[in-house]
Amino acid sequence: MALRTPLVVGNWKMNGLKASAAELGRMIEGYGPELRWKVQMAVCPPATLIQTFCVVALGSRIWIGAQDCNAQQSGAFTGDISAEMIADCGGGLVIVGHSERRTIYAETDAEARAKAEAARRAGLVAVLCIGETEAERLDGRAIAVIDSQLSGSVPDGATGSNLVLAYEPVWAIGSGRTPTTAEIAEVHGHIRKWLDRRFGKEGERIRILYGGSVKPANAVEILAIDNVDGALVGGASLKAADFLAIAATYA
Ligand SMILES: O=C[C@H](O)COP(=O)(O)O
Repeated sequence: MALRTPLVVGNWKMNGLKASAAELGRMIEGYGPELRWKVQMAVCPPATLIQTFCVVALGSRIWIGAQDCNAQQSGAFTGDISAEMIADCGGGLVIVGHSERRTIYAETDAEARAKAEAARRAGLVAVLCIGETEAERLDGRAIAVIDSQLSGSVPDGATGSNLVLAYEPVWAIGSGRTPTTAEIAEVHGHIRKWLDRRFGKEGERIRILYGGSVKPANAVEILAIDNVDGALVGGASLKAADFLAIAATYA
């Protein structure tokens, strides 16, 4: 058995209504045995659809998750949901530290770390996002930024069963632009070494996904890069045909 099963996660962001369950249904239909054994697929719809999607996906082996959580278990946090609530709906994972949360809501590394710890407390897998801005890359600071985000947001005691990292260069998200294969290989190789140093043998089990304008047209090239263990997909995860085509890279 491979050390790290490839994982393709769809982040629907603030898109989708109840009728979108039909799109999930098409994903389930297309996630046949030839794909199931080779790649794990997951969909993170908006919070309003988590419960519905969990029911639709029951028995399908597609994981359903959330896009964020509060680090606390419960309390006076209007508008928020906790990791325990996601687990209670049947969710299996939660994205934390996404750059849109970091930028729009000024979330810090410490908050992303607390959310990853909350995910573990609730028995969820945290998909922890890190990545540099365009200005940071142009300044030659991409690796330094990644290092600082890793040190600030990866929790102690992370394992291959409770943490997945997602490298998402901020400038590649929703822009149609991607780093070169050499640039992706450099960052993923760097993260892999960092995990090895921090967690030893267990670090080898932690998957590192690439995210940022992954589409069926570039998935083969990106997913073949060393230390890329799957993808975190935004726009192209909204349509079953595109999302399945990306996952089918592993078939
Ligand atoms: O979480 C997903 C990422 O932000 C990537 O989004 P994108 O595939 O639309 O560029």
